[in-house]
Amino acid sequence: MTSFREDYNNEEWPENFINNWRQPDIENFANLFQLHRFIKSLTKSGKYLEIGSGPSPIGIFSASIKFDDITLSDFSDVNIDCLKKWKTVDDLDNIRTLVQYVSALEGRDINEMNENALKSVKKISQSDLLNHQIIPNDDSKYDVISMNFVLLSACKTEEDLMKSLKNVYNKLNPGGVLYDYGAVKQQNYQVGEKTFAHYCIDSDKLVNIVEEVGFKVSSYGKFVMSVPTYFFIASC
Ligand SMILES: C[S@@+](CC[C@H](N)C(=O)[O-])C[C@H]1O[C@@H](n2cnc3c(N)ncnc32)[C@H](O)[C@@H]1O
Repeated sequence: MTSFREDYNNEEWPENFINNWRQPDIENFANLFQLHRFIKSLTKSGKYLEIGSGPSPIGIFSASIKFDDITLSDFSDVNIDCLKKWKTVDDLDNIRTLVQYVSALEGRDINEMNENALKSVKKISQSDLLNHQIIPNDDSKYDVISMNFVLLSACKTEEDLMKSLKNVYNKLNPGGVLYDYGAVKQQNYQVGEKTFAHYCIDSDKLVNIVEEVGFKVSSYGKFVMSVPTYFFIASC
C-alpha cells in the first residue's frame, strides 16, 4: 500500500529518509544550490517559514544568513522531534556533508554557519499544508515561505494542490515570496522499503495552477536528473 500523511509519523522514517534519500548526491546538491541562489536574489527580510522541513534543518542554512526569524515545521511529530534535537543538542548528525556543501556555497565556516542557523531558528512547529492555518492556532503571516520536495508529497489530487497553494498564499504577507522545489511526473517515491504517494503533474501545469491561485511566478526552472525536477519563485 502507498504511504501518505500519518505514515510520515513512522518511527523509522527520519533515519530511513536521511540514509536513503537526503544523501550527498547530485539531486540534493542541485536543490541546495537553487536554494542558495534564491536566498541570494532576495532583497527582502522578515519572517521566514519552511513547510515540511523533514527530520533535518538542511533547507534553512542559506536562509539563516539573511533571516533571523525562521520557523521550521513539519506534519510529522517524529520529524519535529529530530528538529528539536538539532536545536537543543546542536547535532548535525549525518547531514554534515550536505551542510559542508552549503557552507562552501556561502563562503562560511561550517560551525559558524550552524551556530548562526541555531540562533536564527526561533520556532519549530507542527504544520499541515492542507489545513487553512497551516500552523495550528497561529495567525501570523510570513514574508518568505519555502518548501523542498513537499508540495506534491502532501497532495493526492488537484483539489489538494489548489487548497495547499491557497493556504500558502494566505499565510504570506502582501508581497511575500514562495520558493518551491521538487520532482514532477512521479506517482510515488521510495524511502527505504516504503513507497510514498506523490501527486503526478507536469511542471508547466503546476505553474499554471500556481498562477490560477493568484501568485505571480517570477522565476521558473526545470532540470532533467534521475527524475524531472522543477523550482519556481512566486509572489503574492
Ligand atoms: C520528501 S520529504 C522532504 C523533507 C525536507 N523538506 C527535505 O527536503 O529534506 C517530505 C516532507 O513533507 C512532510 N509533509 C507531508 N505532508 C505534509 C503536510 N500536509 N504538511 C506539511 N508537511 C507535510 C513530511 O512529513 C516530510 O517531512
